[in-house]
Amino acid sequence: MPAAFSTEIRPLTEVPEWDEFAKQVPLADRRASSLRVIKAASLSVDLSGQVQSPELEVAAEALLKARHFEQARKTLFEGGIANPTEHRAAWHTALRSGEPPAEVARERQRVIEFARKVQSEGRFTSVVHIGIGGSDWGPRLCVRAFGNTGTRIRIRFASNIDGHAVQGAVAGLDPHKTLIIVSSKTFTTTETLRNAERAFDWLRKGGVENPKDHLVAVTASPKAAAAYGAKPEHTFQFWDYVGGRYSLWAAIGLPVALAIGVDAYEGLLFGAEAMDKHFATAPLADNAPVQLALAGVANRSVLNYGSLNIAAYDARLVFLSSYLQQLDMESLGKSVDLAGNPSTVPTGAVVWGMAGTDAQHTFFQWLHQGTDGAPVDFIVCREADHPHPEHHRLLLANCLAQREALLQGKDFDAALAETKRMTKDPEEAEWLARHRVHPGGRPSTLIVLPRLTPYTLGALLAMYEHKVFTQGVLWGINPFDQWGVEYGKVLAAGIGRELDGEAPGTTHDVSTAHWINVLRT
Ligand SMILES: O=P(O)(O)OC[C@H]1O[C@H](O)[C@H](O)[C@@H](O)[C@@H]1O
Repeated sequence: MPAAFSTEIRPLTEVPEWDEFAKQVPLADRRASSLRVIKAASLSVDLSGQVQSPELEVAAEALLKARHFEQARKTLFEGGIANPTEHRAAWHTALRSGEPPAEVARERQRVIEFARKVQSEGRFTSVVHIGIGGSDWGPRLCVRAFGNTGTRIRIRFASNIDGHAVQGAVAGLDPHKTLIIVSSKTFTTTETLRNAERAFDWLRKGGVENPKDHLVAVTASPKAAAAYGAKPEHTFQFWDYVGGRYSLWAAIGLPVALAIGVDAYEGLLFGAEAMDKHFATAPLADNAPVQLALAGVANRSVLNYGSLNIAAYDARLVFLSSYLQQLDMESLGKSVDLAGNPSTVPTGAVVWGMAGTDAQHTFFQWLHQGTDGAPVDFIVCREADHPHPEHHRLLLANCLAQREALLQGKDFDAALAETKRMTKDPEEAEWLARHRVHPGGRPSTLIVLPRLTPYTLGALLAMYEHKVFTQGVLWGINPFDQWGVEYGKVLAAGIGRELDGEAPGTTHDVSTAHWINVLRT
């Protein structure tokens, strides 16, 4: 087992290089006094608003070395066992590689040919996409970002088990012209299989003779899909070495190819591949994912920020924070290290967000003056794709202004100078000024995309993937498993059977037992 993933890994606080890093973080600059912009796969990543100092840079490189980062990265790219608790690779980089393994090349080509065929035949004009988690957020994010207008095919998404979701997804569509894509790595996920049943009921009721002729399956379990009735020619495969939240690059991206176009699907892969190359080769000090990860660890484990806010100043990226929430929180929401010991520092932060400028009118007050605050990733495009330049200037101005306010803050004297102009009463002026103080020094990153294209979005998502991976390596935790989610799934299956009439188990707590009893049919 490579040292980076070994069970022999030392608790972080027993690593001398960690002590030095943790010592340097509070001493470093936090107010963007020197410009630090990294160029990566067409993105500009401005880390000036994160902690920085020459001493911290040295300490950070030493820490990466102590955690065997370079060896870990090599294992990731070579498809070695980067996910030791499931004894699997996490080889999502292979999915977008220009020189992919044969099976990846084959499935990629099949996706492209299938999308082209559906588009040219014109028999299907709508798609209902059924999947959840990693089998949903990626296509949903992309289709929303690029407007569902690239081709004549319209896509609706149903993920939630709440019956309103699937009902809403099929409403108003013509069953004869609707394809049902069922995306599920395992092909066992309750929500997905139940929603698929409803969709097929809908086809049947709508007069479709062989509903399964409308089924397209995307899965790492082609056998389960076949048992479900999917035809081999309508089944697109991916593999165990692709984690659900890393699967957009595999056939899970099929809706992108269908609804936006094959070029968009390929553009995503090219952008992600360019970021992979940057991550694999850029010097550590100029490596965007690595530097984002170091900032993330400094913010979480030294400065004790409990969350990371994603503020995409782009109305098309409304699902970005949800996508990153799954990527980051499912990966880093762990409190045990690879040795099986409790982590000695706080790990994964809460990831949350909303598109700006809506976010400014929703929770930015808390970011500016709340007791805790949170680091913010501002994301914005240099150029817009609409014909209203004055809107884009205002969007940019708001993004820069919010960031500046978080960085610089407003001290008491500046606030007092303001309030003295408002009242002649010195006591009142002081009192008012205290309410107007902004602490400042609140960390942020500004990520500028030249414009929103599949290429730049691919690069952005891959950058976050590698950031998350690097944080996992630094913390010594496995970012590729999700036992918490699995546990919930197992319990839900049991409780579901009990709600259906099976004798209640004896291990429930009093409250759960009460509600099972109340809610049983
Ligand atoms: O693709 P499926 O097997 O249906 O799984 C869907 C989702 O299930 C769980 O929530 C996992 O934690 C996710 O990572 C996964 O993407």
